[in-house]
Amino acid sequence: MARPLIQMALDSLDFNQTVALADQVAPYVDIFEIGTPCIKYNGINLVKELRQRFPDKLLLVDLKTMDAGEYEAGAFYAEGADIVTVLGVSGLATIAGVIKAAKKHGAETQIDLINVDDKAYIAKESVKLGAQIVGIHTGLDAQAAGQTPFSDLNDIARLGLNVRISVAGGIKQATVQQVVEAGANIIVVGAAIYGAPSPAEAAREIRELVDAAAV
Ligand SMILES: O=C(CO)[C@H](O)[C@H](O)COP(=O)(O)O
Repeated sequence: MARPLIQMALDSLDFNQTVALADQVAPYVDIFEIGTPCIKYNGINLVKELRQRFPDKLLLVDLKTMDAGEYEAGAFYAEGADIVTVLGVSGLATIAGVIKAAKKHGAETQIDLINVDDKAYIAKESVKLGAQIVGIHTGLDAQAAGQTPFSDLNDIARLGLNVRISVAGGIKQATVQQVVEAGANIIVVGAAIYGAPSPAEAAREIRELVDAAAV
């Protein structure tokens, strides 16, 4: 099995705290995600800062774009984002716009299936449009209501689409093996790392668990 990537969700609003957390966990993760609240609060300057500090990491900007796909995403690809997210609920025209912007910059697009009713349909259409990643995502509010991403992950993985699958939504040490075995290619972790007494130690544990599960 190809080694799944670990994506660190940087969900703080504070610019300096975000950079400091990225520094701590950098040895153990593959992708830095600038989370949606974080990018809204800090804007493009944080993309520039992380791009400059971490030239060898993949940088995902979690725009969760809902409209004006090409226009909105283009600016972030231009500053070095490797991946930008667009909402599956936005519709195929917006998804196509973000994919067009990504292609212009040799980058990738992730379709976030959060709150999509027919996830299989949007995933299939997104692949036809050229998306490289679909995201199974139980958001923070849905997590608080007791939901998890596991059943949706199994359903989308079973389709066998030619696309990488990202999974997000409360993933922690106890559930890493399950999502790797279900077929996730990108494991997104936020609170289980940034909420730990030692984020670096938590990230190291998750790295070990992901690598062990992928053997
Ligand atoms: O995109 C997000 C919320 O919309 C989060 O970044 C994502 O859910 C990962 O964080 P956690 O592991 O804490 O769920």
